Amino acid sequence: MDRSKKPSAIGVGGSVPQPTVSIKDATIEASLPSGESVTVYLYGATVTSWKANGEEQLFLSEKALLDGSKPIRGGIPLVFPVFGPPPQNHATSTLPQHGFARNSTWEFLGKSSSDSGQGDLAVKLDFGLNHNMLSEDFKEAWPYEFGLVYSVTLSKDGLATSLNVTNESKKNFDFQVLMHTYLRVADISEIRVKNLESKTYVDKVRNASTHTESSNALPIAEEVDRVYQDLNPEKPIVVASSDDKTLFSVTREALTDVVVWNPWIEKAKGMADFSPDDAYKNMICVEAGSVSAWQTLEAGDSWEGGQSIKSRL
Ligand SMILES: O=P(O)(O)OC[C@H]1O[C@@H](O)[C@H](O)[C@@H](O)[C@@H]1O
Repeated sequence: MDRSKKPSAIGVGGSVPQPTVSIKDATIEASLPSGESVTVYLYGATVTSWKANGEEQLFLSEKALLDGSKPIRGGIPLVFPVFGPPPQNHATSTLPQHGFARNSTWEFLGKSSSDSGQGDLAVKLDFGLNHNMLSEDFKEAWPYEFGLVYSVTLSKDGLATSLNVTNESKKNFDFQVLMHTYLRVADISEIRVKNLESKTYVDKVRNASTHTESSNALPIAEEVDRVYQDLNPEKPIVVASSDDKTLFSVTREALTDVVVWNPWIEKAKGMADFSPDDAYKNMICVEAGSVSAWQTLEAGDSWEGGQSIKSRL
């Protein structure tokens, strides 16, 4: 791809305003005439910015490394094919934490726009990654032929991300996947996470012990790192203000787990790329995924899953 080319507009608009998409410095930016915008780095196909209602919706650390030397701290890093530290004696064992998708350089496959006819424009950006594009180390660590297509769709209504995984090798492979979304909040003490009540979760802060959620509106007042399982993807996970206004609503497709993560004071300080130290107050990760078991994909088969985020409903 010629990354030196000047930003270009898409769509044959006539007098009807169209989405614009520009490519600069290995980032793709799209915006809608109504003002919403999204920025995606080819490194990790990481969404680093989503603006809606005139405001940034995602948290990005001030010290996030954007030069491809480390996964980007903030936005929406994509976790594939393993969540967390890989287990021993598994096909993913020698991969880094959270796999290789967030630290590989993807290609931009193109853009398309749609209009519901009600003036609801949307623009979709597609990104691709396959075995041949991986570093030699990653190729060796996960020697399967695969194709990933990651689609980022911006509309006035929200942001949707979806991943299509194809097994292009002659043997089955297992994978986990997660959209590690850092939502921006004004004050962590003022938010609640809803629609988790009665769900089973693994508490990674407490020796991976298993619990049942008792709160119908979970406050975040300490380090939280929980994998909620077996959720109905259509029931939104809602981040609400303490006076119960919806700040974000996340629905999913084929992703039945949700990780809720906030590093809190000490862990935030311990991450070199997390800044400022007290920025843990301005983020909550609500991570839609399929991570509590493995998806087994047979040779030639495809799988697709995704999330749709709406803000300030
Ligand atoms: O520092 P990383 O590799 O980006 O991971 C951040 C966090 O990602 C979350 O998804 C995990 O549940 C946490 O355990 C982890 O600390």
